[in-house]
Amino acid sequence: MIELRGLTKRYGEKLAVDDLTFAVRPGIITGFLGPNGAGKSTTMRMILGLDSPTSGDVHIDGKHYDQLQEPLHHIGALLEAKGVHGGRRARDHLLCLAQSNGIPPRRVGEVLEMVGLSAVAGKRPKGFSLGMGQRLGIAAALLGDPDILMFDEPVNGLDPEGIHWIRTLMQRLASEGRTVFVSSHLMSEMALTAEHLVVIGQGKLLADTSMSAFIAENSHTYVRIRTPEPERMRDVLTAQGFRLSAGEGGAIEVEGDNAERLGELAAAERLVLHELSPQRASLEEAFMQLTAQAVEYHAHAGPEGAPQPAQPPAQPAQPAWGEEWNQRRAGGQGRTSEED
Ligand SMILES: Nc1ncnc2c1ncn2[C@@H]1O[C@H](COP(=O)(O)OP(=O)(O)OP(=O)(O)O)[C@@H](O)[C@H]1O
Repeated sequence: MIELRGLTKRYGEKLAVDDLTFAVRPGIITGFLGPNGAGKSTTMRMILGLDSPTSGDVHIDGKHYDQLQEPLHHIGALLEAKGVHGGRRARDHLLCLAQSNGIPPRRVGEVLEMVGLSAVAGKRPKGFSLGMGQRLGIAAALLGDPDILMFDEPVNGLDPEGIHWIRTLMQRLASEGRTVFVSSHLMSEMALTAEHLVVIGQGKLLADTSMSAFIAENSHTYVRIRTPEPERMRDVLTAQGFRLSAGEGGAIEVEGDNAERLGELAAAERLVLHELSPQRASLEEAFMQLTAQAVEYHAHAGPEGAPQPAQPPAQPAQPAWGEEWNQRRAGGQGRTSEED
């Protein structure tokens, strides 16, 4: 188990990690999500004692990293795939790590086998592809047979076969009862992998929830209606108890997936329809909505096209999970240009 309490990191003026409190539990994959620059890597570095917190605390199995005897037996991490001595043969790199952590040399052969690098054990990693580098980094993380594994953006730059391999490996590790904590800036990747989600934006905790709760709250369905008589349509729907909001370009968005019933109602009222289309907001969209105000740099549609610093959130208070997104829907606000 990893436990963070009020973990904070400031680099000069920059508050990279802002008062994070959450726990990462064993037996499941926990996704650590946030846009670029949200503070994921900084948090992971503090968990491993590679950066010291400005304030707050982090415990691994109840201890600080530097209090762990033989830490590789407790926690293994993949931070940077290319953080390997490129000139040392893969096997020798792992042997060195094993030796300095009291791990028997035979374990090196086992982990090379587990990650599928036995055939290139005698080769130097400087000639490795990105995927092979990731595998070697994972072999190092697995050396001490730790109960906790932490992977920072492990699928970045990998081909579909590599992505599938890492996903399967993480699922196996979690099913063995280990704690698996994996960062990503892609909701779509996490949706396929993680059972629990921790979301941060600009260093702040935005959500700590199960994936099933996230899906239940954010897989939002609605029916979009366009009609030349929107006011009459709204009156008819409101009288029938439907929940409405205003969509783009004068469309009406009706909560739920009752397209057939809506079509019948329109016909009964002799209302002309130009559109009647069921919609489902994707998890990726929900994630983007949640983190929109916490993205460090937005692509800017201005004439310069240069990235602009994001505006501070209008309401600095931490939003409840999915609240902002639901409020926008309920309040009928369209997307702002800042989010685009
Ligand atoms: N050593 C440092 N000195 C100054 N600022 C830093 C340092 N390390 C990180 N930062 C800043 O802290 C913020 C968080 O960075 P971090 O790398 O932790 O984010 P991240 O969520 O891992 O992003 P990414 O998905 O792009 O890897 C960023 O604004 C970054 O520029």
